[in-house]
Amino acid sequence: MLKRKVDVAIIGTGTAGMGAYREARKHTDSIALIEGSHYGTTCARVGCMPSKLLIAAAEAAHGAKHASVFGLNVPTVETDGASVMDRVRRERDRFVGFVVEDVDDFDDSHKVRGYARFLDAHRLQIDNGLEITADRIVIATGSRPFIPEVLEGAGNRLLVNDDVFELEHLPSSVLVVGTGVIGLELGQALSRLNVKVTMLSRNESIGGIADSEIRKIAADTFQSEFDLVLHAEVLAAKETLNGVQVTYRKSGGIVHTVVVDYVLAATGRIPNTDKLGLENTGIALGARSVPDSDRYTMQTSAPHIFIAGDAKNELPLLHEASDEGRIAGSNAGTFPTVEPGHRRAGLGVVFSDPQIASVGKRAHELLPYTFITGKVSFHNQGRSRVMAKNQGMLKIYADKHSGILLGAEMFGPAAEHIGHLLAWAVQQSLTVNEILGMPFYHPVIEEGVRTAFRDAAEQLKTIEREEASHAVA
Ligand SMILES: Cc1cc2nc3c(=O)[nH]c(=O)nc-3n(C[C@H](O)[C@H](O)[C@H](O)COP(=O)(O)OP(=O)(O)OC[C@H]3O[C@@H](n4cnc5c(N)ncnc54)[C@H](O)[C@@H]3O)c2cc1C
Ligand SMILES: NC(=O)c1ccc[n+]([C@@H]2O[C@H](COP(=O)([O-])OP(=O)(O)OC[C@H]3O[C@@H](n4cnc5c(N)ncnc54)[C@H](O)[C@@H]3O)[C@@H](O)[C@H]2O)c1
Repeated sequence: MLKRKVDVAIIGTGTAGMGAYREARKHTDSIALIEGSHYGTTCARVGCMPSKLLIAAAEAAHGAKHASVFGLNVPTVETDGASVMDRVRRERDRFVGFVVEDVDDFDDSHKVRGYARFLDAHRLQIDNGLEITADRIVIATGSRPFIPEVLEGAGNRLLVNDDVFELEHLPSSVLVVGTGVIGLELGQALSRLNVKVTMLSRNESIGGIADSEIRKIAADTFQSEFDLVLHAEVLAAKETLNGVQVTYRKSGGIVHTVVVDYVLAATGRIPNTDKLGLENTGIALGARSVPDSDRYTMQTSAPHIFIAGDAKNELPLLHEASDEGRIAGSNAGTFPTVEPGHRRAGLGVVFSDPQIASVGKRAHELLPYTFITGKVSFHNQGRSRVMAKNQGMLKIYADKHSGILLGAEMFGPAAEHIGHLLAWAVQQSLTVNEILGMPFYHPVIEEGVRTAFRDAAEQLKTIEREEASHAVA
């Protein structure tokens, strides 16, 4: 058996692992960067980038089909599915190519190909026969799709996100199970590309929206565009000669059967920590076999083992994986000296149309009665109406006494951009009045944002007046 000793072993060469490698490399030349599957990262290969490419095609089709609102007559919009998918793959491969080039630039002697498993807290068994003993270890193994057992009967007709981007042609019909981020993004895009989409949610959740009023607006909006069924439970899925037959129960007990080309499982992701042999390390494990870890140092309960990215199962987003990877790699490099890393205000964007953004803390994460909510509907917002994008709502949450912006939730136009502005304001601890003191151009969607802040400012004034009158009394 081949054996090797290194200062730092990094398990996984995705976004978090690559960030960890670059940082650890600044402190030592004794590194093993381990990858069991393809180089190129989940984000570029089967995640962020191909999904946004598919969505871009869908938005172009939707814009053309709905040009009549501006008095433009686009007679027919034909979707050439093979060309759509060809562009998705060509552009995706370009992005993957850049990542692979980065990995090519890493020192060959550091790269190890194979799946790693812990033998104990310092030893890793690689499935190519190599045994690595590492002084410090970073777990950056990402996540994989979760598939409920009931969907397995769909056999070859069962898709996960990875498979969607490999389709040569667009299917005629798809049943999407799960209305989280992936289900919503891919399902709406397929629907706009002429695929008959039925989307099932087992409850009321839509794209992770926490606020019930905003969630209702989103549900109504999506239901007006495609077949979105809330409170639906899949009872059976069976592959047939030409497709898959799915039986599901709606609220009220009504049972439906549909026959579709494919079922897309968009039912969440599992962190890749369950097959790592973590039980051999003695580290404390939480739910789903994910090691407990410090949000600022990435340290697990074993001080020399760090964890970053989707494997950490905290904030499964690209920019978080990147930050966490760099912090973990830096601390693995300098261990036993370990520093807390820089964490940013929370920001999540769902690239549906309208988009969804969540920023900082949302209402359910705040203590009741400590904050006020400013809100705006985009229905009559000037710029949004000009562009026929006047749907949705924004709520901002500010501390009742200091007026500091704590968070926000939005379903509406340009949420990817508004979300950034609000996240920057949260990170800077700006107050409602400080934000209102900033420039607002005319006519822009940000004027809608100002309406929500003005609403909050009025409430803050009332609270101030009431507190002053109580003090006098
Ligand atoms: C469809 C989809 C769309 C998305 N869109 C967005 C988006 O728009 N914006 C956003 O911010 N985020 C998005 N995400 C999330 C984002 O892609 C992830 O948060 C990010 O890629 C996680 O990076 P990571 O390094 O933790 O994992 P990965 O990039 O998955 O890297 C983990 C690596 O570890 C390897 N590995 C696993 N186990 C072992 C082992 N035992 N031994 C050796 N190697 C191992 C894997 O092969 C893999 O290469 C999306 C995800 C999906 C699925
Ligand atoms: N735009 C983005 O930033 C983006 C895009 C895609 C994915 N992501 C990341 O990937 C993560 C995973 O996305 P996701 O959509 O897979 O997960 P998710 O947690 O967002 O949604 C999973 C959905 O599946 C449902 N579900 C779970 N088990 C089920 C079952 N047995 N039967 C029926 N429904 C079930 C849940 O109720 C939920 O609606 C996200 O949390 C996000 O961090 C981000």
